[in-house]
Amino acid sequence: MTTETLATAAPPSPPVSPQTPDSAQPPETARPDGTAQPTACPRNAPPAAAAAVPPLAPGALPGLGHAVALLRDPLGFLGSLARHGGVVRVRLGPRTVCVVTDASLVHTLLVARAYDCPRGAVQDTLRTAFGDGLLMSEGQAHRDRRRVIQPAFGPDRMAGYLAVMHQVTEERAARWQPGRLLDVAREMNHLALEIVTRSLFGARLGEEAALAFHRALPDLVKGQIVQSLYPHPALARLPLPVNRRFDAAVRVLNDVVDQAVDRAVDRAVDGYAGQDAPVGTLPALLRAATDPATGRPLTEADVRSEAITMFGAGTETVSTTLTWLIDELLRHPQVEARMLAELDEHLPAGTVPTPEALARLRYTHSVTREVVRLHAPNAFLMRTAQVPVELGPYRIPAGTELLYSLTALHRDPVRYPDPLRFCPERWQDGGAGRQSFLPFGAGKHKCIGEAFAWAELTVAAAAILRRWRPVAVPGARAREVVWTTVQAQGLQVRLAPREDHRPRARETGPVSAPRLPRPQSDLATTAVRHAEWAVGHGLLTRPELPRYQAYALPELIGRAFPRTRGADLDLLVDMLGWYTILDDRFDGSPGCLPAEARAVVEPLIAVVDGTAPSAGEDQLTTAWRELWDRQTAAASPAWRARAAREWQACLSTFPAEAQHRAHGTVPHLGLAETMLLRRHGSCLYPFMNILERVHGADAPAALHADPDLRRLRAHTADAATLINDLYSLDREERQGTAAFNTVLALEHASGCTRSRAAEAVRARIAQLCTESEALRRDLLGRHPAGRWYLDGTRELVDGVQAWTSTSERYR
Ligand code: HEM
Repeated sequence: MTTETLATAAPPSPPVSPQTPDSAQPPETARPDGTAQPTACPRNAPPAAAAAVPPLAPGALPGLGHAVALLRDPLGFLGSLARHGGVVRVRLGPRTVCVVTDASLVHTLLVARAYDCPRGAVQDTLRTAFGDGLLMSEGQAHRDRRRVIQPAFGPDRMAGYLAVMHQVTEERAARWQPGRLLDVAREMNHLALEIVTRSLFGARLGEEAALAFHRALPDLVKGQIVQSLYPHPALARLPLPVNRRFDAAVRVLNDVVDQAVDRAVDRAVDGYAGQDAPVGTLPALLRAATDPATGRPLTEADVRSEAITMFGAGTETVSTTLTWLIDELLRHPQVEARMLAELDEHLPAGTVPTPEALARLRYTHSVTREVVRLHAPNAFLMRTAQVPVELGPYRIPAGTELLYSLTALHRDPVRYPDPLRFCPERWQDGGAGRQSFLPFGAGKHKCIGEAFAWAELTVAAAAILRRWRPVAVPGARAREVVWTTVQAQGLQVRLAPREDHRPRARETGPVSAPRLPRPQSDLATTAVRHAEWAVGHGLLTRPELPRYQAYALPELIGRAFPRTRGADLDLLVDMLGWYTILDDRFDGSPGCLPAEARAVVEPLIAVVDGTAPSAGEDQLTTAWRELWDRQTAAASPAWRARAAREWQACLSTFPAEAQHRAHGTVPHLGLAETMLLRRHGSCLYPFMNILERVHGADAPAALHADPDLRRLRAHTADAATLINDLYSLDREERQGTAAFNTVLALEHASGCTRSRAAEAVRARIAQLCTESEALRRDLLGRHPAGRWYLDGTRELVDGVQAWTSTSERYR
C-alpha cells in the first residue's frame, strides 16, 4: 500500500460486515465531562459527508518518514497523533500505515469491521512461534477453535482457578526471605507462568524451564517487531543476530510448552486431578474435540499451538501488569492501605478466594483497572483492511495496514483528564465508558483470558501484599520499555514481613483454636483419620473408600472453616462425612418409600431428643450418637436446644421428600416449597451452629434475638443450597430418583429452559450474597462482638462455592 493509493477516488461502499454481539452496543456519545461527542466524527476530523483520506502526520523525514519519532518515543508519538484526526497516516520508511487514534473508531474497527480487517503484519511474524493457534487464526477456523477452547475459561471453572492462583502465589511468596532483593518483573513472570501451567494444564514446570522461558521472551518480542518491519518476509530467514535470537526463543518456548503438555498427559494417566488442578485441562479439552472442517480429531500440533498461545498471551501481559501494580502501590501508600483494609474485610487472610468474595472487592477492582488503563500491556496491535472500509469519516482502501495503541488510547486527556496520574478513584462512578477502555480488545478476537486475568491480578496481589511489604530500592523503580508490549523493567524491592498479615485476634470470647491459617498438612492428616473412622464405624467398606475420598470432603470443611484445627476439624469432617453417607442412602429405596425413610431417621432424631435406647441400634445411629456427644460436650443448654431443633428439622426432610416422590409430586412441587425443604435438608443450619462450637463460645444472645440474624442465616442456607443445586443436578438426574432441586423446580414451574432456570438460580445466589453483606453490615453495627460469627457465615458460603464447583462428587 502507498500514500498514493489512499489519495485516489473513493471506492464504492464496502458490504456490511457480519455483526458480532458487541456491535449491537449503542455508540458512545458523551465525553467524560458530559459534552456531546459525535462518535463518527472524532476531533479535527473533516465533515462526515465527505469520506476523506486520513491526514498525514506532520514531521515526516525524507526516506525515514516518522520512523525516528516512533522509535524514539513510541507512546508519546502515537499519543500525539490524536490531535490531527481520528485516523492519521504515518510513514515508516517505504511503508505507510494508518494509525487509528480515536477509541470509538478502534472499537468500530475491532467489532463492526472485524471480518473485513483481520490481523496484520506484526502478529503474523509470530506464526513461527504460535503456529495456527487462536492468536493467529481467522475466519471459520478461528470461530471453531474458539468454541472448543471457550469452556476452559467458563465461569464454572473460575472457583477452581482461584484456588490454584491463591495456592501458587502463597507457595512462591512463602519462599521469599525478609530483606531479600526482589527483581519484581522476573518474579512476577515466574508466578504468571506457574499459574497458567498449573491451572490450565494441571502440570508443574521445573525452575529451569521457567527461567529459560523468562530469558527467551525479550528476544521473541524484539524479533517480532523487527521482522514485522522487513520489506520482505524472506529477510526473516537471513542469519542475522536478531533472527537467530528470535528462532532460539521460539525453540525455548516450544520446549517449555512440550513439558507442560506432556506433564498434563502424565497426570491424566496417573488419574491425577490434584487438589489444585481443575479436571478437564486445556490439552484434554482439545484432544476430545474434532475439527469441524475435517471431522477428524485435532492433531498434537494443534494442541501444542494452542498451548503455546496461552503461554505467550497469558504470562507476560499479567506479569507486567502485576509489576506495575506493585510499582504504583509503592508510589501511593494511601491506595495500598485502603486496598489492604478492603481485603481484610472481604477476603480474610488464609481463605481461598471465591468469585463472590472477589465481587465484593470494589476498591481493589478500581485499583487494578487503573493499573491496566495506565499501563495497558499492548503498546500496539494491527489489522489489515482486506476490502475498502469506512472508519467514521475516513475511507480506507483495501490493503491498508491499520495500527492502534491501547496504551495511547487509555492516556487520552479528553477521555481521562490528567491521564498520567494514577487515580483509582476515577473508576468509582463507572469510568470513561466501555468503548474508551479496551485493555482486552473487543469483538471476535477479544481476550479469551479476560476474566482469568482480572481474577489473577487480584488474587496474586492479595496473597503477596498480605504477607510482604515491598520497600522501594532507591534508583530501582519500574521503567517503561516499549516493544510490541509495554514492559516494566528494573523494579527492585526489598521485602519486609508485613507484621499484620495474620488475621486480627477475635474481639471477644474464649477461643478453642488459634485463628492462624491452617497448614494444608492438618487437612491431610484429618482426611486419613476420617477414612479410618468411617470404616471403623462400618459406614464404608475399604473398597468403597477411593470413590468416597474423591469427593474431597475435608477440602470443603477446610474452605468453609478456614482456621479450624485439631479436634474441631476432626469433628467437622466426621459430621460432614456421616451426613453425606446418610444422604447417599436416600439415593436407594428409602428415598422413595416414606416408611423406610422414617425407619432410618427416627432413631437419629431420638438421639438428639435423648429418648433412644442405645441397644440394638444400627451402625449409622451409633456413629451419630458419638457425633452428637462430641458436638454437645461442654455446650451451653441454649446451644444444645438450638442444635437439637435444627438437626430434627434437617433429618425430617428425608421422609418428607420420600413422601413427595411416592406421590409423584417431584419436581412439580412449587418453588417455595422445594426451597423450604432444601433449606433445611442441606444441613446448613447445624453447620452454622458449629461456628459457635469451634469458636469456643456462643454468639451474643442479643445477636441471636435479632430478626436480621434469622434472615442472614436463612440467606446463608439458601445461597449454599442453591450453589449445591446448580452443581448436583446432573448427578441427581443420572441416579434416576426424582431430584429435589431448585433448578428443576424452576424449570417446571415457569416452563423455561434448563439453562434459563440455571441462570435465574445464579442471579438469585448473587442477590442473596449482596443482601447478606448488607445484613452483616447492619448486624455488625448493632452487635460488634458478634463479628466472628457474621464473618463465619460468609466463609461458609464461600467455602461451599469453592468446593462444590470443583468436587468430584458432582462430576
Ligand atoms: C492483563 C492481562 C491481559 C491483557 C491486557 C490481555 C490483552 C489482550 C488483547 C488486547 C487481546 C486482543 C488482541 C487482538 O485484538 O489482536 C488479547 C487476546 C488474547 N488473549 Fe489476552 N490479555 C491478558 C491476559 C490473558 C490471559 C491470562 C490469557 C490466557 C491464559 C490470554 C489469552 C489470550 C488469547 C488466547 C487471545 C486471542 C483471542 C482470539 O483471538 O480469539 N490473555 N488479549
